Amino acid sequence: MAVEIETAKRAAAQLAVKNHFPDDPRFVGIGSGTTIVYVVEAIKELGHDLSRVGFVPTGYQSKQLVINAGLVPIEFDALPDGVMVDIAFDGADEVDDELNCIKGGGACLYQEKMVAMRSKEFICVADYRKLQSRLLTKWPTVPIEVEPKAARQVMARLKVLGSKSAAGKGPFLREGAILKAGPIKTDQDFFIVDAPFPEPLLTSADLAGGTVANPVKGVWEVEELARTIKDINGVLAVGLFCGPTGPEARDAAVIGGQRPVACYFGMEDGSVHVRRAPRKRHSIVQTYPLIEPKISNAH
Ligand SMILES: O=C[C@H](O)[C@H](O)[C@H](O)COP(=O)(O)O
Repeated sequence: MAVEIETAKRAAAQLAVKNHFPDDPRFVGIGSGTTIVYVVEAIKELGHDLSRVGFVPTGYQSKQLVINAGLVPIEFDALPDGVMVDIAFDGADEVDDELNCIKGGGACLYQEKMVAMRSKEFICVADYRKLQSRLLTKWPTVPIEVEPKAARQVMARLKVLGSKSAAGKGPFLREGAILKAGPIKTDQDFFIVDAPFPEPLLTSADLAGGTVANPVKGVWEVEELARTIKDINGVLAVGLFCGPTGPEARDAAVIGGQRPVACYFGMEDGSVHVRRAPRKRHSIVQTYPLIEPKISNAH
């Protein structure tokens, strides 16, 4: 019999914490969403003295979670200069074979990326719905955190990058819940633009295998897409966590945040599937250059 989703999330969280929570950490990153709740629960269940550990939240919900658990929160900008977070745990909306992730489904994104990039190790915890071979298989869009005044121009640019679902729907502003008219706001008071693409995103292995990305048609490799979207004026963060992982991520000037070193998926049968990131990814062979649309000045 299939287990409940919540049971699957809890199982993944418990194993991830058991395998990765350091003996004597100074700082631990706590992400956002519904799965991270079980990570905090599992950390408490370890029974360690955590009074000297600073827990770095990735937003409002995450900070409340830390406080309610009786743990000590420390804001990201209060971390001592040059000191890394020992480990960060967070959820994801979809994870591919190389452990590139889509994040931001719950509108937390920018602070999650900052904490992941500042961490020696980033561990992802999720359930079987998130376990895919390529991104944008089941999860429909790439979430992008955008400065509100730039939202229209960002969406226009995304269309040029081929952002369109297979059914023809273009990028859109994420609307608020029932009681909120207009777009939702992030913890930074920014908007979320959701950008669909017509095909699942390619991995570096696809390109090394000879598959050619074709941005003109909206067919992209993950890291290339993350970099291209981040370059749009007004974009604060792209919900693609890609690029280097573990120690390599520390010194790199990374746009992608960092890939997790491992992702724990709670499965339908109650087991936990662990996917580990290949430390070295395939080098990217070829992508089509993006052809800019011609702007005519003719009247
Ligand atoms: O914006 C939200 C975050 O990126 C979450 O970590 C992600 O959406 C996964 O959330 P959940 O654990 O609720 O599926």
